Amino acid sequence: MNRDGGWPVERLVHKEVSGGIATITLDSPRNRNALSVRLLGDLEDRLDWALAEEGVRVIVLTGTGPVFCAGADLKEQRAEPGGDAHGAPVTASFPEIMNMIWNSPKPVICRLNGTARAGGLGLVAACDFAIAPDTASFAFTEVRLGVVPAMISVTVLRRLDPRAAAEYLLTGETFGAARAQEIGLLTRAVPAEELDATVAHYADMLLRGGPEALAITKQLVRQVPGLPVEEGMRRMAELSAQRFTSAEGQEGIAAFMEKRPASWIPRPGETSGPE
Ligand SMILES: CC(C)(COP(=O)([O-])OP(=O)([O-])OC[C@H]1O[C@@H](n2cnc3c(N)ncnc32)[C@H](O)[C@@H]1OP(=O)([O-])[O-])[C@@H](O)C(=O)NCCC(=O)NCCSC(=O)C[C@@](C)(O)CC(=O)[O-]
Repeated sequence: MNRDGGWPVERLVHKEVSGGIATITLDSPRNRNALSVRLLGDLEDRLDWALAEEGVRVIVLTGTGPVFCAGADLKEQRAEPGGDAHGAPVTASFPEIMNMIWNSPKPVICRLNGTARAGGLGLVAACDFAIAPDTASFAFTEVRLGVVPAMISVTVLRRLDPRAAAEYLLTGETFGAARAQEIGLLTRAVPAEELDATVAHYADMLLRGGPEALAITKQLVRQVPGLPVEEGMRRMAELSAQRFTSAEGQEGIAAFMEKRPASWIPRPGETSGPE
């Protein structure tokens, strides 16, 4: 029993931290990690934790079961037989979750445990890296359900090649992992047995970068292409000068000159088991 006298509600999203890497795991395989109100609530809570925790430097988002995420929970979105559909539960917290991942100053790696559909692909596109087994399949199924890929378009259209975006968002056709990599949805499609090593390789490379430098570079990747060239050059020269004189920049340069690993602050945090 919990403090309120009720039975504890089992979490649908778990967290674990090891060596500066927080792993957040969607764990509702029964409905293929569909974006139910409960799962979204737990996911927001776990992201809040990972973003606030000083020792967490990299976030890995993954799932259990054969599917990473099947998109909006269609059982929740369906009206009672004969009743009217009142509101759409998925629209309450999903936008904020996508914002949290997109704007996270800590890099986020999506480790797809398998296939993804619709809203699940919005999460994939929000993450900075997406690594999937080469057996996974993908589809933007919304139009086939008579709904639209509205919220997810905000992240997906920033990743996908425009021709491919029109093709797959309009047709709802299923495509494989190699094609997903080709069109910009995935960073890498790898044999399943190489999935964990590939994720660990990216996480390790990210831990070598200065935390502030990574957070700023993440913004540059998104914002600089939208700047006019002259204004971009001026603003970036100012930013570059600030970074050379920052404590983090000076530590990185000193480490190079002294032939030693850089000592970044915050340092990777304590390890704690699954929760
Ligand atoms: C994912 C595969 C390929 C796995 O395929 P599979 O592994 O063969 O699994 P399955 O199809 O046998 O499903 C297993 C169980 O998961 C349930 N399930 C499965 N998906 C959902 C779901 N979304 N919501 C609720 N329940 C779901 C499904 O109903 C079933 O429950 P059971 O019959 O055993 O009780 C298949 O299950 C599938 O195609 N699912 C539907 C995917 C889909 O079309 N999702 C669209 C969601 S709409 C959306 O996301 C809108 C949004 C957010 O993008 C809008 C916006 O951006 O604005």
